[in-house]
Amino acid sequence: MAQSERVLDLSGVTVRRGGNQLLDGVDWHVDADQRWVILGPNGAGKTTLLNLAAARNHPTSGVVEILGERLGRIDVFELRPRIGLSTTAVADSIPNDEKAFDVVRTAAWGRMGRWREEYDPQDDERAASLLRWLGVAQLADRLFGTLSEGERKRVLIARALMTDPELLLLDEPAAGLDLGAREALVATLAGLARDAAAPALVLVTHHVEEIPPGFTHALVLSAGGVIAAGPIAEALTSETLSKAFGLPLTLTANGSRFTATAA
Ligand SMILES: Nc1ncnc2c1ncn2[C@@H]1O[C@H](COP(=O)(O)OP(=O)(O)OP(=O)(O)O)[C@@H](O)[C@H]1O
Repeated sequence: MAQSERVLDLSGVTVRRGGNQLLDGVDWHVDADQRWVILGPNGAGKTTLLNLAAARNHPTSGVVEILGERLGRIDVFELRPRIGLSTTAVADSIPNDEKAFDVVRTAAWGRMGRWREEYDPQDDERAASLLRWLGVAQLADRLFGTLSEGERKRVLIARALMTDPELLLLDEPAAGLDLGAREALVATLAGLARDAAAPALVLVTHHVEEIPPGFTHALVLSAGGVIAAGPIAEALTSETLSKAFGLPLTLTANGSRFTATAA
């Protein structure tokens, strides 16, 4: 895919469930060479938006185009292998007694656990090299359920990359990590952000400290609506964060990292 190609195109997207308005008229465009962070308070609609982008959910109204295909007109099972997804829901559906190596490798078949599927040597090599790249090759034979939170997050990112996706969606990849593990993960994601061959990236986080250097764009959400969306320097400011979180906040940029505190 050419670097400038559009991978996500949402127009006037509304999602209503059980009488609640989860998203309200969202317009959002992501190009192949962009790295987006989504921020917003609890309940803002971040996960709902990510599930639409992952073809795991449909809008109530509006148009969602993913990798040039319109949701509702395409078989989502054809689309999903082209999208890497790491979320708590994915983690929860992986059997605890699966080896880390198989957690990654089974993504080639879109499966959560091993069954009777056969793997090519190329699948094995790719799974091994992804575990290596994420710094967890030594855990290949360990059972998923015995991994620490930080180790699990890395294995899940390796899994999300297994199908060589055109779009990688990460929901709170640093949640639950200690400071060292968080910083190591931020460095890994910064490496991915810098890699011109990497897929378009969308990362949901609660903390600006977790934004990896190299992320280019930000979407700030509140109560299902877009407060700001665009290049990170314009969309991520004290004003947009204060508006989204409903309290005066000061955003400070330290080189390529951010901190936010109450003003
Ligand atoms: N099936 C549903 N029916 C009714 N309301 C729902 C449903 N699913 C989600 N919601 C509500 O929609 C809102 C948005 O949820 P969502 O999980 O997208 O928010 P979020 O920004 O990811 O929140 P958090 O930061 O807490 O993870 C929440 O108020 C949630 O309670």
